[in-house]
Amino acid sequence: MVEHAQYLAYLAGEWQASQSQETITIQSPWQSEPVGDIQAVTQDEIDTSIAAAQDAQKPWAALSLGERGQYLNQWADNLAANKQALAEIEMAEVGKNLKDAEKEVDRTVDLIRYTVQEALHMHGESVRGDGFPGGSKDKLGIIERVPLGVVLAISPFNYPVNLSASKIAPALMAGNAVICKPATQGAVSGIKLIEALADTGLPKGLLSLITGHGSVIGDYLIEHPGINMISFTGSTQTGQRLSQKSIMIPLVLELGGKDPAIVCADADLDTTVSNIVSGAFSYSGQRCTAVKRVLVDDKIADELVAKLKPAVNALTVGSPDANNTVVPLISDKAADFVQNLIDDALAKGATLVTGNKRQGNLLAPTLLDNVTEDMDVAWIEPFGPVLPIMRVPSTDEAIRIANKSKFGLQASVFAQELDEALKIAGGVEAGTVQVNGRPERGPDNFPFLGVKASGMGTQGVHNSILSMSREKLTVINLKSVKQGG
Ligand SMILES: NC(=O)C1=CN([C@@H]2O[C@H](COP(=O)(O)OP(=O)(O)OC[C@H]3O[C@@H](n4cnc5c(N)ncnc54)[C@H](OP(=O)(O)O)[C@@H]3O)[C@@H](O)[C@H]2O)C=CC1
Ligand SMILES: O=C(O)[C@H](O)COP(=O)(O)O
Repeated sequence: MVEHAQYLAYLAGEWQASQSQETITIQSPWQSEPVGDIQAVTQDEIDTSIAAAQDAQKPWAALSLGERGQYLNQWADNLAANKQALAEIEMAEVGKNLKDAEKEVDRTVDLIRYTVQEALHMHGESVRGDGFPGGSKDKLGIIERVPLGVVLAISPFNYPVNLSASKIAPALMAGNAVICKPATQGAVSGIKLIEALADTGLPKGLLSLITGHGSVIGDYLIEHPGINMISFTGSTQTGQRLSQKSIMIPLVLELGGKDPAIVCADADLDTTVSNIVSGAFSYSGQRCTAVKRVLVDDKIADELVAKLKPAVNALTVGSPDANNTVVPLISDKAADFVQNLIDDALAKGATLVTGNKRQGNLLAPTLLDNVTEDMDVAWIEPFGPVLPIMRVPSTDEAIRIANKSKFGLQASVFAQELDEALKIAGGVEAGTVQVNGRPERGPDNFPFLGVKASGMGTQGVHNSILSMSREKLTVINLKSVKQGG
């Protein structure tokens, strides 16, 4: 049991109680005890934090990459040393099972170290004017990457450690200051993540952690003139609001998904089943990249369903401390939302293959067959353990239904005939198509992006560094270029 403690906010380089004198109690989604109380930070404190970030940014950017990297490597070491405690807090706070929470800390440590190495190895380029008609070789353009200023990092509840660090680390390596706003349910994990960074002796003010409800302080943060770039991961609804309200600054948005698994008639069903089941149900489907619908060729649909059913029934269901795969959802509201999708589908004639049992916010993994386009579960992202199966007469029909969704995060194609798999992959509108594998963000050196309502801009370590910096061109007008130069 994690001790219920009062947590301070990290504002302008100091751990402080907010002047608001208001705290928010974080209730565990599965334990009866609260996880802790966090500060409800005020607009004045946001102003002070952003001003401190602006002051600290230029001296930080003046440090060498190696000097900046030392702080980050120390951060990674601190996290590795505190792995157990951090994983236990995350498990208590967002209900991720202990093994997966530990993996998230390991992945974060690797990501931070990799980000340092990546930044050390990135470089600019140069260009001569004579590449353009009439241009002169005497013009030498030096293209460097420079920081943007103050980056606002907003993260969701489901990866409170990794999806905060995967914004903070590239922002800092690119020479920016950071304002981090974690999800409220996830803020205690975020505080522990930042403690490990603050303990490196990071320059005062370079980073602040603003806690408080997004509905209260979110708009103030995103409209703040001191913010120069926003990296956001969360729901499409919040992402769209953010893109409407932010003013002429670069945005990277990683949003919701409805990732289809397209199963062709020649698919290797064992590979397909294990990928679909882990893809759909790990962490109870609370992953943006979860498999959220299956589009299966009629010819093998019965066989696929017959194999999926026992695999789903074999999933372990219960509390996260016993390392169950299917765990209580983040809130009762989230469970009601999923239940409504199941009820709607069953009322409209879907076949219940297994599941549809509930104890509070713990839902049994649920498999629905014969789902049709009039059912909400065909289109809406549940962020919970329900998987709809839609039977299709052809791959063209699978592609049509895949693309009818407003989302376009990832998709999977299961087929043994590679030419056919690639043809389908080419036709599906998604940031990434996985052939014979489940959708997933990692490994973190891969680009990660969504199209349509799933986002804009690209993450992944290299692309995050690019998105948090810009090109700066210095043109040297030479007197004359030496012969052969
Ligand atoms: N594509 C991707 O990479 C990923 C996408 N997601 C998506 O995120 C959703 C689940 O995460 P969830 O945390 O519920 O998402 P939300 O959109 O509810 O919240 C995400 C973050 O935005 C904050 N926020 C809320 N309102 C505002 C506002 N007006 N201005 C600025 N920030 C605001 C939240 O704070 P607070 O908690 O205080 O409300 C939280 O920090 C799913 O749709 C999922 O698909 C999740 C992970 C990865
Ligand atoms: O929040 C999410 O769901 C992630 O961005 C996806 O990460 P994963 O594919 O590594 O679970």
